[in-house]
Amino acid sequence: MLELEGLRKRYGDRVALDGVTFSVRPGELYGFVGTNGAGKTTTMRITLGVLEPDAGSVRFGGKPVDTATRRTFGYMPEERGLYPKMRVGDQLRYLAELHGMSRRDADQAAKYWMERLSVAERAEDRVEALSLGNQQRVQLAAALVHHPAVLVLDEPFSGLDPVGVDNLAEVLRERAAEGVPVVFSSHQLELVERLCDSIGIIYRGRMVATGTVDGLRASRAEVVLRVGTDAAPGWADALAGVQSADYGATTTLILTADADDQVILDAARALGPVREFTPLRPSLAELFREAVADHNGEGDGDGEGDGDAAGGGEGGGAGNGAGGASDGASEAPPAASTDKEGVTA
Ligand SMILES: Nc1ncnc2c1ncn2[C@@H]1O[C@H](COP(=O)(O)OP(=O)(O)OP(=O)(O)O)[C@@H](O)[C@H]1O
Repeated sequence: MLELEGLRKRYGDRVALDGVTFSVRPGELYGFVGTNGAGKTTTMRITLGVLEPDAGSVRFGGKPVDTATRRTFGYMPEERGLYPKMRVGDQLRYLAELHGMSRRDADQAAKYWMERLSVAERAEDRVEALSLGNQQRVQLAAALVHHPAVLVLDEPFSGLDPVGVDNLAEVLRERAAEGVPVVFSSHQLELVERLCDSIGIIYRGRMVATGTVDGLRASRAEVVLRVGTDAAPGWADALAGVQSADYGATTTLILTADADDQVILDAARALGPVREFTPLRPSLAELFREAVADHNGEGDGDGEGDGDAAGGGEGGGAGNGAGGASDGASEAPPAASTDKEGVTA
């Protein structure tokens, strides 16, 4: 398990992290979302030891993370750190060797990941000659090539075409199915909702929600219900648990979380046929907006990063909830050898 506890970080006067705590279990795909400037990159840099926290700790397997442990992590930094003049294949082999793999294993792993991420035909090209999307694929290969025990990816999906997005989603599911804790940041909330087992929402350096999407839905103070009935407007006004009602072509009811929807169904049926009776499940985008709105005005108010979170995802309707582990059909990548001393990257 990867555990982040009480992380605090200031840049001068600016509080970037104000007690960030969350954990990612083995095999869990954790989506880390937040407004611009909320603290995602800072959190990830601290996790990888690129940045020192002012307070708090990062543990893996119950122990504080040290340099040797971090060498087993796979990290895709936001600033993308490839050598532009180096050829793709050489670069991946080199990075794998830096992480302690033998030359043979490094070569095998580089080939495997170039194939998997569809850049094999660019193996002999210099990184700078690749399109941005293909550079991104190479950067992902670089994070994956040493068979990491933990994956921390800063916006890994940004800049990928839809095929690349599907490809990467499958890879992340596979890594998680192998027992790797995977955490990635993204502004693509529909994708996060589809892919992730758990989600953390950060706002102004604080975690404002964390859990499964269904858990976040269940913790809401209200439930929205759509009822298709020809009953006269006002039919639901006096029912227990109805906070408000909108009588259009169908009736939309806002209920308290503890309202008994069967009582409402009985009341509607007593007035005539019920064509539709649908609890509306808020999308992650809606949950996100609510969580941020609930905490707006808190914190030190540095004025950055309000309300510009990801778009995407219309609410209502049937969300498909958290994704599960993949069926993991593809063959496993080569593992890092443990018999060779490596050099810290
Ligand atoms: N090197 C730095 N010096 C000063 N302030 C910084 C530095 N890096 C980050 N910050 C500030 O810290 C806060 C958190 O930034 P961070 O990059 O972690 O956010 P983020 O959630 O990754 O944002 P985005 O979604 O825009 O990438 C912001 O207010 C940012 O301006």
